[in-house]
Amino acid sequence: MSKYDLIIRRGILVTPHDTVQADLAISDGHIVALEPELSGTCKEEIDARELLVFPGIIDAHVHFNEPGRTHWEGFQSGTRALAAGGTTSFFDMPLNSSPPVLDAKSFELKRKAAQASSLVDFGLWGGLVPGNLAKMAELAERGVIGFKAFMSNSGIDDFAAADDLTLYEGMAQAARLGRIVAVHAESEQLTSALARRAQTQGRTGIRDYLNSRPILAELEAIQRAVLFAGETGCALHIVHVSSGRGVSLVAEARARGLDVSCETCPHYLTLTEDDMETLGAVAKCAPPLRSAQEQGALWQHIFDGSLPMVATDHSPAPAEMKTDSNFFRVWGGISGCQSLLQLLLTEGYERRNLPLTLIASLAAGYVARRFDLAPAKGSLAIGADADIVLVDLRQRHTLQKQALFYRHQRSPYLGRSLRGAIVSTLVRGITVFQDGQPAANPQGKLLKPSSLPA
Ligand SMILES: NC(=O)NC(NC(N)=O)C(=O)[O-]
Ligand SMILES: [Zn+2]
Ligand SMILES: [Zn+2]
Repeated sequence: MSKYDLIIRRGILVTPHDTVQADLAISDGHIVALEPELSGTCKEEIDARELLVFPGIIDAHVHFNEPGRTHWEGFQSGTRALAAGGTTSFFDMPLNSSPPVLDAKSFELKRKAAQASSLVDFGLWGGLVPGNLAKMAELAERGVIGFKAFMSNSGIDDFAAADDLTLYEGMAQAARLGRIVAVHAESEQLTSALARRAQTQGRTGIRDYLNSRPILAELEAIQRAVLFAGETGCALHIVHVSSGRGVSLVAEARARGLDVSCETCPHYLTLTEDDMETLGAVAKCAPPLRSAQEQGALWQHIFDGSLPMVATDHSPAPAEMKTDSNFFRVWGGISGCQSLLQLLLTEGYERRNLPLTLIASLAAGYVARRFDLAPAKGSLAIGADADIVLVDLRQRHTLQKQALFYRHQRSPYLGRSLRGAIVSTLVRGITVFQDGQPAANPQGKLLKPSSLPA
């Protein structure tokens, strides 16, 4: 008879294909059995009757800002928030930390900081900026998820936007290294000219900011990035797409055979430009929030499969950077990494009948496949890492400030009624969050994509 470390009994398992009541056994940090009624013995058992057993969420886009700007967030506070929300892996963006991750040395600094304080597993994005092309190989060697470039101003002086030549040559190099390029796709020309004109004319309110970043700026940049990716044979990922037409451009490119994908964020799916006007700085982001109609188009793309992924773009900053009479000068970035799964359960499953299996794909399964971490990550399957979140769908609560584990307890979702309680979160079989509190010491591991150079 088999002997397991842990059996999770009678939960409703959210597998890639369906939801099914079964037992799940874990040994040595891996899922080793999935059966209606497991007969083996175990050191520990969890009764998960009436609970959902989800694959651990993978958040492909956060800014934890450590080292150097830990007072903005940091791996300890950031990963506590993730674990509280059911997220078991994240990919940290190369910018807002100081130094930004642009070479082997800065990669190692960040890897060490993350390893020391992270409750959950992590991947690291490297940066693609003017002047660091020669460093891309050493970053790939160390295991970056891919290379992140900004097509518009990043808001951070030490992370310059990639001009066309940098993007073109960087994509060619990324293709040689077998790594994906992710872009923040907004036209620098359009956004900076519109922002300058508005501010020169003294138009510095929230509406003025919104008008300075039209959907056209996103579409133009996506189109250019897609064109460059096609020319260079580079795999491309468009981060935080805010518009239905943006998603369509990516879907059309994929239909033509290009290796292109995109993500959107919970805020584009749950907040609108009207909310930005009432909430103010806490809801400022780039691209900005859009109309309710645009939000509807994003949901439609989620249902039809052309929008396969959701990531939070958690990008916090201290309070003083979130207050300015000139809205253009307010830090752009929304704090949301603790609420990803619950927002999808509330606005997706509950409100729109989004299947639980699709939620598991959007925020775990697809992410792991796209960034070459499957089959170890992303799904409840035999042999996979035992990254699991237990959710009680019978519960709901109003999001309160005190419940946030962020360094700065701010969120545009405060006061929202969220469906589902995160009962516990397991990373490789270890319970890292339980009863509303972190339940383990930091033990996060660096995740490296498995793909080899082409
Ligand atoms: N420097 C940032 O963190 N920027 C982020 N800020 C947003 N989206 O408002 C981003 O992902 O572009
Ligand atoms: Zn961005
Ligand atoms: Zn970002």
